[in-house]
Amino acid sequence: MEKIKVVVAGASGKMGSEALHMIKKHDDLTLVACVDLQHTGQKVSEVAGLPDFDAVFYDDIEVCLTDVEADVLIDLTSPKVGYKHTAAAIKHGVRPVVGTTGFTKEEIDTLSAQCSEQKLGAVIAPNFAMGAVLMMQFSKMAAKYFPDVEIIEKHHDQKLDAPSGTAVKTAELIQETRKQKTQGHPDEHETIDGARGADYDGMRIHSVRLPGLVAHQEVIFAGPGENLTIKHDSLHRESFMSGIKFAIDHVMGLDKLVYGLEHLMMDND
Ligand SMILES: NC(=O)C1=CN([C@@H]2O[C@H](COP(=O)(O)OP(=O)(O)OC[C@H]3O[C@@H](n4cnc5c(N)ncnc54)[C@H](OP(=O)(O)O)[C@@H]3O)[C@@H](O)[C@H]2O)C=CC1
Ligand SMILES: O=C(O)C1=N[C@H](C(=O)O)C[C@H](O)C1
Repeated sequence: MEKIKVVVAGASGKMGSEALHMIKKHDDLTLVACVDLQHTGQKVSEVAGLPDFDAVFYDDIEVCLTDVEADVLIDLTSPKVGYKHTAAAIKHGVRPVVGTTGFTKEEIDTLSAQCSEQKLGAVIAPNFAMGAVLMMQFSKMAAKYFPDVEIIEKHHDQKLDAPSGTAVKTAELIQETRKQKTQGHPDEHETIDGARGADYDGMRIHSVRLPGLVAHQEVIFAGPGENLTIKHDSLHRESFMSGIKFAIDHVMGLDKLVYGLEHLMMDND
């Protein structure tokens, strides 16, 4: 069996290190390199807390992808860095599996066009937790009947982007079925800026950042005399790993970029 050769960018971060442990558990995956700003030239096995791999750390994606032969790049970095890494992977014919959030729609469209041109598979998923993907799909279903909806996402206080990628994706999916509506009182005004949260097509997104949280979201729908809350909690970053493995397996057979794991999990294109 030919193993899938994987590079992990952001490998010593919270998600990247979890991804290394996931790779270690799967015989059909092999780690060929890591990209990060620290540990350049060191073996993964030499870094405290990381699993026993001989693959080495690079601090530059171009050098890395020129040096090693890879099938897949897992990117778990930050918005600007992740975009640069994904574009570099596509240029090198390496399939990106991107968990990094905070890409703009224009950036996703550009990467998508590059993949289509090269007939190269790629997956960008704002959330790899299967339960979160279902939470988003259930929200899309509910929005057809409940146009009044607010999204509350809660994350750890080290998160760089707000709203979360999951909240943005949820709002995009809700927009597909929700009858457009500007919510709240027509004369409402904020006495403190931002009190009503971010406005996405007339619905509101609220971002909470607190130490100790991992990743949590509630989507609250309301109609006359009733509430429906759809809620998902990631209690540990292990929750994202089965989705990353699922994406790696599928990306090998794709010839375009897929944005959102739902396109691979269910036949709803
Ligand atoms: N799709 C999903 O299911 C999930 C997505 N995420 C997303 O994943 C991303 C990472 O999250 P998290 O692990 O919590 O963040 P961390 O801050 O813990 O990790 C980020 C990593 O990126 C590295 N990095 C930063 N700049 C560069 C650079 N210029 N070149 C190479 N590496 C760099 C950091 O290295 P250094 O420490 O050396 O600076 C660090 O290892 C975020 O965008 C987050 O939103 C998170 C959870 C789930
Ligand atoms: O930064 C995080 O932690 C997470 N980021 C993703 C997002 O922005 O939605 C996925 C998950 O919520 C965890």
